[in-house]
Amino acid sequence: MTDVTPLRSVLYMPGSNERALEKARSIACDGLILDLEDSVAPDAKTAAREQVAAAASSGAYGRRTVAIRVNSIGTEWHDDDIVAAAQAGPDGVVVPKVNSADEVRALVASLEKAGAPDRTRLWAMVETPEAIFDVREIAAASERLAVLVMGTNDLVKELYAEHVPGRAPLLTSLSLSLLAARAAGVQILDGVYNDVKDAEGFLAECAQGRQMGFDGKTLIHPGQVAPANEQFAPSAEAVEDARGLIRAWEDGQGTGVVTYKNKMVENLHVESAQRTLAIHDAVQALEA
Ligand SMILES: CC(C)(COP(=O)(O)OP(=O)(O)OC[C@H]1O[C@@H](n2cnc3c(N)ncnc32)[C@H](O)[C@@H]1OP(=O)(O)O)[C@@H](O)C(=O)NCCC(=O)NCCSC(=O)C[C@H](O)C(=O)O
Ligand SMILES: [Mg+2]
Repeated sequence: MTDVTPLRSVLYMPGSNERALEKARSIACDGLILDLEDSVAPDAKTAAREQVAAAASSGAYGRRTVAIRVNSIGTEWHDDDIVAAAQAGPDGVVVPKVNSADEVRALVASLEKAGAPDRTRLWAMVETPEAIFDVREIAAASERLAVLVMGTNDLVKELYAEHVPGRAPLLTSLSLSLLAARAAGVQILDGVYNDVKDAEGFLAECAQGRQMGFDGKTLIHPGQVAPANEQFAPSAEAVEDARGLIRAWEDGQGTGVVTYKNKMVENLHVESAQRTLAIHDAVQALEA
């Protein structure tokens, strides 16, 4: 079964913003991405790198999964970012614009050379046409790769597409990436929703991501955390149904066809119900 570490809500914050790094200690998100890439201006990159490395290794974020997003391969900041991130030892190092399995293997080698502890996993961003064509190989390229992260802003830009409700222009890329993540047994996070004031649109996009199978959503504002947590956790009804379905299956063993609420139950439905309960238990443990 895919890892059930809850990553319902994973909040980006600019690595140069001291106030945001401080505030994140009290935000109820499952994960944080301390950003050194797009949200940090070139002349603030070096100071942000030091600030982010100190924050990630401080232990100040408690139960939250902490990741550092470095600048992409080939930029002037990438190599120093990788060394600083590896030495800070966060849960994840997020690398933007990963385009191939060879890049994944080279990134893993760089992290290991820089002394990254075993707990520090690679999170690869899928946000270019090249990555979409190679996403199956990317997802399976290394045991150290634990999460795919959709970069939907970059994808829209690269495709010359538009941000529209329902995300029709992105559905092929989202679906192929999901298939790759599931085939490789890694987690996958949906992209960000840019309009921080549009609660209705955000909820609709969370629901779409959850229905497609994403483990959670990347976020840009604290106001998006609570709705994402709710949308990506099994509802009370789903938990009750999972328990009922498993009971019906156990009670019906040896009787031939089993049904629950008038619907056929087979072993595969039991496995899905067990997964729902495993996610529910993990969320409960996190929130305890
Ligand atoms: C989008 C924002 C610029 C909005 O900022 P602001 O107008 O300051 O918001 P508020 O006034 O409503 O903020 C209220 C308080 O919350 C704190 N805050 C805001 N955002 C964050 C955050 N992300 N993390 C932690 N804390 C946050 C403010 O400091 C306020 O606190 P207080 O002073 O106590 O009232 C802003 O939200 C923002 O910068 N968001 C993150 C942007 C970012 O990281 N972008 C890069 C990642 S997204 C990306 O790159 C996608 C991908 O690569 C792709 O291709 O799609
Ligand atoms: Mg991007």
